[in-house]
Amino acid sequence: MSVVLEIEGLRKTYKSRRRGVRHALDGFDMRVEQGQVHGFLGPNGSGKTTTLRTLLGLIRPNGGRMAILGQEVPAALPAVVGQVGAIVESPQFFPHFTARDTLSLLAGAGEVPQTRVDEVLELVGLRDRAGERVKTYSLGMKQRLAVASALLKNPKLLILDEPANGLDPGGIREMRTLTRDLAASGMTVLLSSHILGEIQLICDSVTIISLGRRVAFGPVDQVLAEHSGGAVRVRLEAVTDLPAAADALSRAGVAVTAHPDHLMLAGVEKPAQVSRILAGQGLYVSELAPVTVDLESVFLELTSTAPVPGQHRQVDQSTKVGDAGQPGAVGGGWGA
Ligand SMILES: Nc1ncnc2c1ncn2[C@@H]1O[C@H](COP(=O)(O)OP(=O)(O)OP(=O)(O)O)[C@@H](O)[C@H]1O
Repeated sequence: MSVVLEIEGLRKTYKSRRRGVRHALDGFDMRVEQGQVHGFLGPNGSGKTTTLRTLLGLIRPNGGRMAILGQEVPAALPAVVGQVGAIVESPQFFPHFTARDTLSLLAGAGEVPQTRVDEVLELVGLRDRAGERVKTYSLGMKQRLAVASALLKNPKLLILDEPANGLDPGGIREMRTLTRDLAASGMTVLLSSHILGEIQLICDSVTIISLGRRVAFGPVDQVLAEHSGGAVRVRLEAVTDLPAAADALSRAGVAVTAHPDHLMLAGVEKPAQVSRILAGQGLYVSELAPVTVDLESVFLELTSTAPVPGQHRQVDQSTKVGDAGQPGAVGGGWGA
């Protein structure tokens, strides 16, 4: 499978007199393969927008390398930009224009044949409303128009920053179907979103960024499996045998948490070993199930952004350097 996007050791530092030095990207890596829907996840202030803007040549990095479709950027950006469609910040459209006029204008400016306008309207499901003014559109319709504008060039790589922002569940589902259809047609989609359930449903692979560094990457199933911690749920034929089972497993070095009708084990590499230990004590297992984690728990664990009762987490405290007041602060976060 060919690599469409490659980022290695990317660094970006912002300096300001008031806020000091801020390492927005601190040796960030990313790799996206062709035809994949790749999720780009990170808490507020972790460096997602900086990465995307740097990739598109809107910001100059301080170090590292990037390649799109095998060509080094920003040097080769003029050569590859025609193959990249991106919605990085909510695009503004003329409210009095219709969707068709809007796309026609953009097609003209981008030297795209006008026949492509109806093709993209069809693709994003706006064909029947294309003659209406944009100011009468719902948020979901405006998002579709934004995607349509990014599709005009028939890009090989489509970058969507928070495409589901503000959409209702129906709109989110439609955006999901559209994204999957585009990937099925061979397009590679890089998708940043805070809706983790959505990313888990839609993406083949993910990169998780925290404090300007990659903290996890790979196929979604693999990332989930790697962070499940070998958790296993065990039920026995007789509930009354649970204390004896907990005892036997603890003696064998397994971490056990007892529940009224089952045991939870952690760090189990080979579940078959559990049944062997128990059978050796005359205890018979009725269920031995690996427990899968979801992307949200993996994200919260890796980015240290799980809410802590009684604490208001501040955004990206630890990305500041040279701030004597907060030398060891950790974690990006949710607070303002
Ligand atoms: N122009 C700028 N000047 C100074 N600091 C900046 C600038 N742009 C971004 N930053 C800082 O760089 C860090 C990364 O910001 P960035 O916008 O890339 O994060 P993000 O992951 O996109 O966040 P969000 O999910 O909230 O959009 C933050 O600490 C932010 O305050």
